[in-house]
Amino acid sequence: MLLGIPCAIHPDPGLSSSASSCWGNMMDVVLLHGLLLLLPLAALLLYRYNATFHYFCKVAFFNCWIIAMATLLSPFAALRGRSVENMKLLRAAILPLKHFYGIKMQVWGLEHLNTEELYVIVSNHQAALDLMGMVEIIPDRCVPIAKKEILYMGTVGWASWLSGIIFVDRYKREDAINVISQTARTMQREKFRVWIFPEGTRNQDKSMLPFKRGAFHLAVQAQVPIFPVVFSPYWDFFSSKEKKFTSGTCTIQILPKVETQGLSSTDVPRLTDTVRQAMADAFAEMSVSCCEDQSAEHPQHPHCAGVGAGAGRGTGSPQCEENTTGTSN
Ligand SMILES: CCCCCCCCCCCCCCCC(=O)SCCNC(=O)CCNC(=O)[C@H](O)C(C)(C)COP(=O)(O)OP(=O)(O)OC[C@H]1O[C@@H](n2cnc3c(N)ncnc32)[C@H](O)[C@@H]1OP(=O)(O)O
Ligand SMILES: CCCCCCCC/C=C\CCCCCCCC(=O)OC[C@@H](O)COP(=O)(O)O
Repeated sequence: MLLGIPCAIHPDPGLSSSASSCWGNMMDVVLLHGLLLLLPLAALLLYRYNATFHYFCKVAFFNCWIIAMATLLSPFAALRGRSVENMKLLRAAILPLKHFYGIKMQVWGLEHLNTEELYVIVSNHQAALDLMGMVEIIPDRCVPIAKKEILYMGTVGWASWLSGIIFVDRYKREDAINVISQTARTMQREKFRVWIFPEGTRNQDKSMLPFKRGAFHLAVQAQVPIFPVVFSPYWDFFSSKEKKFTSGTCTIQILPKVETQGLSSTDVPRLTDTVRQAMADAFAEMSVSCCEDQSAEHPQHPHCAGVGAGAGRGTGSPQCEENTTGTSN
């Protein structure tokens, strides 16, 4: 008897037609089991040897983790109501992800953020993976400004809203400006900090996009300093274009604060340019270190051509190290 199918193990030429159909059924079951065993093996082999499959598995895992954590945490966050304190839950839920991916985080200049004052953080935005870097350094009582579309991503939207994340509609400038002006007033009253990606969209090019001005208007209106934060290029471990996702090192550099005391809206264009230039310089310097590592493995890596021209590796500049932490997922 095999899986409830009563029949002989060996076919007998003298058996009736019902016995031979029983043999056929048994073979089907054996084949099905064989296939079911082969499928995970094939998936495992594909994951190991096919970079594109590997990439999609890792991205799917990232999204599933975020959705699962948002679903799990939303009820707890709801108990507290909409509060910036709920950001601690999101932070704790995202922190372990780097271990699954074998991504080592190096943080430079964290001491700059160790201050009681309120401020605006601006950083470059390469991919959703930035969440892993954000949670490494995001201070208490700090909320990101995000595109409104995230609000409609089911439990991810609920968790974001409950954590006080501020949403802007990038396609309605007046509305977005109003949200930012209101944020400038409430951040002083309710004592929270704000994190903005001034590029306004994800960008994995070798230079940063032009900066939107909202973050700088916000800092000037609230009369709080700006902390520029630069994530090193992900080229050596992540590229959505090349469908590459391996382990690697991400360096996060927190630059010294830029004061806005006494500035007015007429100073915003100059302020934006100054901050962008400082970030672009740091990014170029980090690109050089990453490309030096890259060129050992892939001498013709497209991103490395012309990157950081003139930017040497200054004293104390971050260096990309071989990842040694975490396990590859
Ligand atoms: C474990 C469970 C996890 C679950 C939970 C996980 C998910 C958790 C997600 C969190 C993670 C977040 C990560 C999200 C990341 C993004 O969503 S990135 C996309 C959203 N962010 C942004 O868009 C950046 C902010 N955008 C801005 O600041 C833009 O300036 C604005 C306000 C949208 C306007 O956009 P724009 O019109 O395209 O751009 P811009 O050229 O800056 O401004 C035009 C004019 O308006 C003026 N202006 C702009 N702003 C102002 C202002 N505030 N006041 C006066 N004038 C202004 C400018 O000065 C400019 O005028 P001129 O100088 O040319 O005369
Ligand atoms: C009922 C609907 C259910 C929908 C479920 C959707 C599930 C979404 C799955 C995973 C969500 C992970 C979201 C992480 C958000 C990370 C922030 C981010 O990177 O947003 C991109 C945004 O900065 C810029 O967007 P664009 O580059 O302009 O585009």
